[in-house]
Amino acid sequence: MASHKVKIAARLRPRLDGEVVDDNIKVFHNSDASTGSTNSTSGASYISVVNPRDTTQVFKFPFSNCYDENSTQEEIFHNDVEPLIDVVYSGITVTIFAYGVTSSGKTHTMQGTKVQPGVIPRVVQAMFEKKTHLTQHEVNLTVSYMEIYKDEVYDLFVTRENAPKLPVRENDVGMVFVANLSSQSISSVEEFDSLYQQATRNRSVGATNLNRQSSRSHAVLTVEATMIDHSNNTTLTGKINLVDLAGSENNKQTGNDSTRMAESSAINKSLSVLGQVVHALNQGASRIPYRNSKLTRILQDALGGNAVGLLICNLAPGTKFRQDTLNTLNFAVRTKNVENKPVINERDNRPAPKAHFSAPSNPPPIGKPAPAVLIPVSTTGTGSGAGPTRSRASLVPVVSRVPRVSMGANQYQPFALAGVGGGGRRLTSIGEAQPERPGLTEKDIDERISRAVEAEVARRLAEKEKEWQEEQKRQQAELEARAAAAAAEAEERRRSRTPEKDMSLPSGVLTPILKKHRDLDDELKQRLLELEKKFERGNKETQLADVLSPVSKKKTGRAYVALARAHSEKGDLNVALELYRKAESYVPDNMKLKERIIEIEWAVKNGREYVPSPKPQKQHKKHKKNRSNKASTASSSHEDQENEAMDMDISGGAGNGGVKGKTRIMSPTSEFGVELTNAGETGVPGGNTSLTKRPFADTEDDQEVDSGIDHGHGMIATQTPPPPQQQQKRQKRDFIKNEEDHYHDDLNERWEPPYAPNPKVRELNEEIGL
Ligand SMILES: Nc1ncnc2c1ncn2[C@@H]1O[C@H](COP(=O)(O)OP(=O)(O)OP(=O)(O)O)[C@@H](O)[C@H]1O
Repeated sequence: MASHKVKIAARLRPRLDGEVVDDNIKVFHNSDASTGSTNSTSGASYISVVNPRDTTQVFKFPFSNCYDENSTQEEIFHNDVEPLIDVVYSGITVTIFAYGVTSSGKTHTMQGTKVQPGVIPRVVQAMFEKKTHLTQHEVNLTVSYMEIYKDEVYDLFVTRENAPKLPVRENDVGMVFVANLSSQSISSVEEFDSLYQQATRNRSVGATNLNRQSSRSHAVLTVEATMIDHSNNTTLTGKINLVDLAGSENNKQTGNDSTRMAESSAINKSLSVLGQVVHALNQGASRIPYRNSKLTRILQDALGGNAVGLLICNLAPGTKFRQDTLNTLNFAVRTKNVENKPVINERDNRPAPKAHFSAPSNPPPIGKPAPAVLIPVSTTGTGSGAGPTRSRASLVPVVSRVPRVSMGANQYQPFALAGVGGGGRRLTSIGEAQPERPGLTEKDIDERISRAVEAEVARRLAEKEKEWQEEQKRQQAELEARAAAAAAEAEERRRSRTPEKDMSLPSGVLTPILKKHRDLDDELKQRLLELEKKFERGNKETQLADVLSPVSKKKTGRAYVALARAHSEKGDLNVALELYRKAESYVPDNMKLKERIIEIEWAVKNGREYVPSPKPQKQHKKHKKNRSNKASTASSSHEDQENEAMDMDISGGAGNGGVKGKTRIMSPTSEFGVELTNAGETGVPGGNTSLTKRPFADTEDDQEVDSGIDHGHGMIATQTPPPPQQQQKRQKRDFIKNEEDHYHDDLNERWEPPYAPNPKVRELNEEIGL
């Protein structure tokens, strides 16, 4: 996008009555520049100011146009302002502002007098004159007028008493505007004059020591030209802002009272921000402090924005203003480096067409008017009419004004302001700015331009979309950061409420615990594997039952029942339950056994004690008797019930154990020995009945059984086994014993309540205080 530097004109006002004649400030034109100016650009005029602290030193301030005390309103308008009228009519915003110390002649330059009208009335006059030549457009002129008084905006078309403070806002394409500012349509210069005079009376002015009619506010008059091209259905909007700034003031000199002081403070502050904005722009700062004052917000477009800017620097002669003059000139020097990027404000009046080019994924929201198309302009200006005093480069840009593609290339009509303005100055149209190339018809050129515009519009929309997405991302990141901060804060609060037990631990104290955790993991894995193996063993039990003979099944079942009972008497119900279940896998049809299982399950589930009925000692005999008689005796005791449950089985296997000459003592545990006699049926060698009576057989018991010595267990084993068979039996018995012991251990582990904390975990918890 082509850039355009703010143009500077400096004007020294004449000495007023009562002011001391002073040669310390002089204006040199380029014909005088041969005398040498250290900083001047070639051919530029300059202002020279004697250094108030060292009168031998002279500062020179080169500007393209410098006006001395003899300059006229006409001259300034003709040289610097009039060319900008064409720029306005090309759809560009122009801002002219008068800057200077109080009583330096700003209002005189901008407003002037009846006899010497200033920039404002001349601009309006010129606008009307040029309007008559715009035959291809329907042109409407409107005017608005506001003042910024003590950093508040007021509508000058509203009487002072009723004028509300107006807010400064920004629209969705980033353009700053004053909300609710009235805008008056004007159809003639006279109509404007009437409005303007009325509005000027509303402006805040007051007398100071330096100026009887000192402006106490910044005044901004805007003339807007709306140019409708019905053939192309487009509207160009150009406007010119004419700003009469309040002057910077030295309160020592102005002799201000408290009211004036307050005004002066606001004036100086806003001018100070203006200086900061210019400084920031020159520094290429990422943030320009436009928002620090209403003035800079409103002038934003003229300083680093999309408008064409002209600063008229008003200077007051006299030693007493010398420092202020130097300040003004320094500000002007900085401002002339500010670059703007002027754009043409053009809007397609037709409903938004369907995109037929690569459009961004998120179109503008439905219902909003299509934004104005801002087309950058080239500022490679052509030479414009020379003023009476000197020649200068024109501000009038060669405008690359082109229709949007939706207009249709054939419909495009070059927008020309033929014959407008004195001196033949005119806004150059696209057709004239770009001479036709050989071989290219006007249609070809238009099509090329249309394609270029398409690309540009697409690029801008994509840019907007990108900006929007980045903004969304930024907002999202901000939200997340806030959430994280809130969470951290909440955590901090929680910690501050919780006793800092953990916090008080010295560093490294948890290391052994963490190591234990690792060990624990390994142990738990190992334990799981073992339990799985045991579970498989349990399954094998069932498979084993399938291959046993009916008699062996019953005997094995009886042995498990006896074992289960012993466990239930110990209070180890879980193990007992498991053993009963095992017994069930061998004698699945025994109803009493099923009932027993249900009872114990209920007791385990409800945490109730299960008390099996005690086994009467004499029952052995009785039982033996019963067994020998093959008669089942009903008994109320638990043992009897069990034995009753097993009687049928036992009777079925009596032949195996009924060896004559051998004492057979039946007890719950002795049934285990019974199983031994059937080991051969399960593949274990040997077949003779062995009479054993032992509770949970252990090595000592084995020895006792083997030696036939009763150590008080109430068991007598008398047997006369042949040595080899005895050997085999012992082996079998040992095997089974080992199996039983192992199984018993397994059960103990398997039935460890699943919710019981692992001892290691418990230890760990205790260690860390949980
Ligand atoms: N070029 C000029 N020719 C003749 N008189 C001038 C010229 N410039 C300024 N004056 C006179 O100087 C006085 C102060 O001018 P003016 O009010 O325009 O200053 P100002 O900069 O607007 O001051 P303030 O900032 O206080 O409003 C006025 O009486 C004005 O008529």
